[in-house]
Amino acid sequence: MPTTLSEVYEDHPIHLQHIVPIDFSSAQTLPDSHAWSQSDGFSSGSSSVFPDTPADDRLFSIPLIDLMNPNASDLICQACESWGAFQLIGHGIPSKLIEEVDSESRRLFALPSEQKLKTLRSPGGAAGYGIARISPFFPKYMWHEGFTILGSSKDHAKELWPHDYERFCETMDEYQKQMKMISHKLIRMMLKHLNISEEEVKWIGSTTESTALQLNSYPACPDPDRAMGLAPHTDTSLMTLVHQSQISGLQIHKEGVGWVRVHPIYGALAINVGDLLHILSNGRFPSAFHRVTVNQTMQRFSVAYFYGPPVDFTVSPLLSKDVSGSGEVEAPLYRSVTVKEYVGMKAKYLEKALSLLKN
Ligand SMILES: O=C(O)CCC(=O)C(=O)O
Ligand SMILES: [Fe+2]
Repeated sequence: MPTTLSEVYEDHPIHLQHIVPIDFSSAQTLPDSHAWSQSDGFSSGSSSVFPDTPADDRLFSIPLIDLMNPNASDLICQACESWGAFQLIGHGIPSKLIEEVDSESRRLFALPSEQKLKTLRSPGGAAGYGIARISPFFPKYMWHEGFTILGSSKDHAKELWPHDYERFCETMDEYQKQMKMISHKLIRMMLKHLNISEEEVKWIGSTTESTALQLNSYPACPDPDRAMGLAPHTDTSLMTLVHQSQISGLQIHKEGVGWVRVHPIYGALAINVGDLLHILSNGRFPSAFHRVTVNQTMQRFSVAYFYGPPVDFTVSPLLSKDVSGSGEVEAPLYRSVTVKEYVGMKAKYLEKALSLLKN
């Protein structure tokens, strides 16, 4: 029985032919394998002729919340209800650490392709260098390369820099520690808002929480209007904390509005609700559907921290306990599912997984 996230992924291997990123540095034109068209469910940049270009930034943007604001908790929960996402500042993470993570990530992706391929994720592996896990569900490849860290990055970092790996490992370890602390703060605020007692989610702060750190690189692209950085998806986790370099690309889909850009703000974290929190909140928090576009001149980097419960935790809608006193009890929208079962469903059905759990 798998007890860790990496063992769960071993049970759901990605098909071998899908797992090697191209050498972006030598691509002068967009290969057909990476050229998306409208029939692939795609539209990207501002010059796109397709109807779903991003909404006017002056009218719509995801909430920006300062964690030092005394009303932060209410604002965060409102944002989760209306957007499934928000940007967070005042979180206390030293900007030096954020800069170091950014610079170590750049150092990694700047390595020659054959060096990065030494840490290529195996088909059943979850950690290492590779393409997006969602790739097999789409007809075209994405203009993206990633590096996934589960816990320690030491083994892979030693392959990349045999004599100079410590700096990378220490930076990623410290960053994961900080991300976990913020995740705890946020999840506690959210559970309180949802009237869920900590008794029901005893794993918070335990060593068995499932977390992953994903470094993303989106190289400059010769034909950005026909390329896709990351295809539209929701994250499986409870929530994701993304730090993006100062180049836009991330967009979130809002019901009734369409795609909305998440503007990079220096030091801010873009936080989005994942599927498991959507289930836990009985649908009150939408799981943010998001995508990443690319541009012609600048490579974009982001670091995503996925935070979730232990893999054998059973997630079920934790319903408000008759707060109004009216005797009416909310009906659960989803059936219960263990984290590992859901990771497996997502690996098999992607976005359809959530609807398969509907009561
Ligand atoms: O690059 C980004 O801004 C978002 C990355 C993302 O959505 C992911 O890694 O799941
Ligand atoms: Fe994502």
